[in-house]
Amino acid sequence: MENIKLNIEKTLGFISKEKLASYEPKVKACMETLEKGTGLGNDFLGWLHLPSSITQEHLDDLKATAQVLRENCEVVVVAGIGGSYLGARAVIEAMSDSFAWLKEKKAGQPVILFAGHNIGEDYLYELTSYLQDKKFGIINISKSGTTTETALAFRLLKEQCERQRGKEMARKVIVAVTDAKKGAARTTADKEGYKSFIIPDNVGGRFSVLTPVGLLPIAVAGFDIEQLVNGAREMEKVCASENLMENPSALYAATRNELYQNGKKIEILVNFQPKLHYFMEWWKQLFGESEGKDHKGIYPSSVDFSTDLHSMGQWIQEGERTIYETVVSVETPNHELKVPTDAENLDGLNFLAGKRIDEVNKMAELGTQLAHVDGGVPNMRVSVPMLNEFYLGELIYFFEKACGISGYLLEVNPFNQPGVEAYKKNMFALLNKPGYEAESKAIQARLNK
Ligand SMILES: O=P(O)(O)OC[C@H]1O[C@H](O)[C@H](O)[C@@H](O)[C@@H]1O
Repeated sequence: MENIKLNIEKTLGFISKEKLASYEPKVKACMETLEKGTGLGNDFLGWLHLPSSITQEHLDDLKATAQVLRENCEVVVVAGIGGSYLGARAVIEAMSDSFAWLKEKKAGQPVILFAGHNIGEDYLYELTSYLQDKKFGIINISKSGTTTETALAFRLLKEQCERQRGKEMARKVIVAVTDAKKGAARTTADKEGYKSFIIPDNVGGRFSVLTPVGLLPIAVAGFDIEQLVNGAREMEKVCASENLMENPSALYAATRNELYQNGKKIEILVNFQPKLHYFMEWWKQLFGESEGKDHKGIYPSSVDFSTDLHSMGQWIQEGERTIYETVVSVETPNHELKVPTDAENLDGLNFLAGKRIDEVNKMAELGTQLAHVDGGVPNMRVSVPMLNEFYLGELIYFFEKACGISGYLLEVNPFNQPGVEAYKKNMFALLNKPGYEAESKAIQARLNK
């Protein structure tokens, strides 16, 4: 089976191949630091060999739990935010029929909804209203067990689930994925007797999609977590190579860092497959939260093409030349649809008649690549043979390994996120949270100056 492939040819007009080759010893050192656990953030390296360490027993436990939810729920709400949400949604959206949610509900195939990823009163009102006549379950996901957004949503949903389905059934269809020992989610799970899964201490949120954080919701959605893990295992092997040109993660990490050193401060991750939108969102957290430190780091952004060529295309073609693009390209669609002939041909498209729609998409991709490179935008391309669980697993590990190497090349700690605490402290102070009396007084004085 072929693997995903990285092509950096369209960056070599902007950076030199020799300079890139000179990264090899540095990248090798970064990989050794990861392997030996001697670098910054070395408490959070559990993701590095997670794929190869996942046991069949663990997968069977996840699938059995998923089956309980599938058999007893019309809807399963996944409560989580950041790393406790994005990986599951990325894979589920990539694998789902774009209109599944409109199609006839099938027994044993619950609708998957998300909550706890915002503080939207209307969102939560509309969700709880929708659930009023539904047999629903909850997967409550939080590594810390204390994240406000998730806890707020879970407080609403737990009460509604117990009220609508009774305590006993609620106990059966609420599953917690959280810390082994600490946090409110763990306390509640143990007190209520929920089935629970542990998020390993040494796996940070944005690297946790291959723990039960992602695997349980993906299994409940009906997708093949064994194949997802197999893809990640394959890429774990491929990305162990010390040969820069044979290790796609290392080459991607080196190329993006050399581009950054040459003034390309913003990476735009691009898809031409709309199902990958949330995969882009997962990638943004992975790299943004890992590298945006010490006033350094490539800013991760994303676009859905060709859609956003009609909104962001102008900026990318002619704006400030501080950007580069990384295109994730799915080689073959899962379905076939051809352009029909039209007798009147008023739209002038009969020249496309009989061609696959994806042939048009691929020419849009190639035309865009040529135009943007001509316009001064370096371009990398990650080709994915097809959209399935195996290749999504490869993509996940490819980017995770690259992120670890890239963060060390940038000389930051890729595995902490101290910056996310500032807004929380202010929010708690403004809400007069108990224990924040001094902060509340100070922030009010500041606001009333
Ligand atoms: O899983 P949790 O502890 O609820 O954290 C959820 C998210 O919120 C935190 O503030 C961090 O930004 C993320 O790295 C994390 O994934």
